[in-house]
Amino acid sequence: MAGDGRPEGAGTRKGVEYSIIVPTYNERENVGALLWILRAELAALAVSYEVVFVDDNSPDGTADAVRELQAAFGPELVHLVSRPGKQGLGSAYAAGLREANGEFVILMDADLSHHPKHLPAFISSQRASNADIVTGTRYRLGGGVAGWNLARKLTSRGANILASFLLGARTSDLTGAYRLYRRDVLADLLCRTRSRGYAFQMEVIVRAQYDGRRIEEVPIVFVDRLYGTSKLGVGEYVQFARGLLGLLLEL
Ligand SMILES: Nc1nc2c(ncn2[C@@H]2O[C@H](COP(=O)(O)OP(=O)(O)O[C@H]3O[C@H](CO)[C@@H](O)[C@H](O)[C@@H]3O)[C@@H](O)[C@H]2O)c(=O)[nH]1
Ligand SMILES: [Mg+2]
Repeated sequence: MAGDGRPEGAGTRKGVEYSIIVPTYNERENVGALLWILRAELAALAVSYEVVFVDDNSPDGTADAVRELQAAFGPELVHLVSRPGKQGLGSAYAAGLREANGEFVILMDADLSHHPKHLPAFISSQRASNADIVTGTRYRLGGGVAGWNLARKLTSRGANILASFLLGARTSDLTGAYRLYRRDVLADLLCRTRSRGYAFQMEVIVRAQYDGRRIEEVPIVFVDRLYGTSKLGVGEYVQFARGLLGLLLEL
């Protein structure tokens, strides 16, 4: 594997600034709307970009919906990485990175909880600061969460407070997944990250801080999905606890 996450000898498409990697599992109703809104938001910025969907053989036929988008908008804009079964978020990002051509990589959810309207802020923050990572935060002024019940709000806030305290993290939203990375920085972090599921977000940002990477934050409002259901299950809580313990012992 090359140092930037591409397989050795793989071709590159020159001139792509941003690869937007979107993991999908049962997101058939969401992928089309996401792509339309993304295109509208990015048109005004005049940046070059591509969208890489990483689908884990979703039973609802998400991959077919992405193929239709590919046929409509072209394979240079819409990429599909199709995996045989559900393998978790962390490895989905790694698979997306191998397909990505951009100098920067943006990770976002498919269900519009990560609204593309925030993308200009991510891009301008990176340009202004030359940051290695720009991470969306729900827990700074201007950020927030809409549509979650109290239990989910408390779990998310509690997990963040606990992990920040134990790990000495400076980032205000450790579990948020809406982020922009310099491509080689994400490739390097992915090589060393052990968590496969949702705990991935915390592990990556804490490792980046310990590496001395420059991290900026932009406030985002996370709006719960309209279509489909969250894939967050009990197993993810166990993995989060395991990931936290592993980092505590190691760092
Ligand atoms: N390919 C693939 N995609 C997956 C998998 N699990 C989830 N996804 C995709 O990952 C995205 C996030 O999944 P959701 O199920 O919508 O997550 P959530 O409960 O809304 O949680 C979000 O917020 C958390 C912070 O509170 C984040 O930690 C989490 O990563 C996510 O952004 C969606 O696009 C979903 O289809 C998987 O195993 N494989
Ligand atoms: Mg979601």
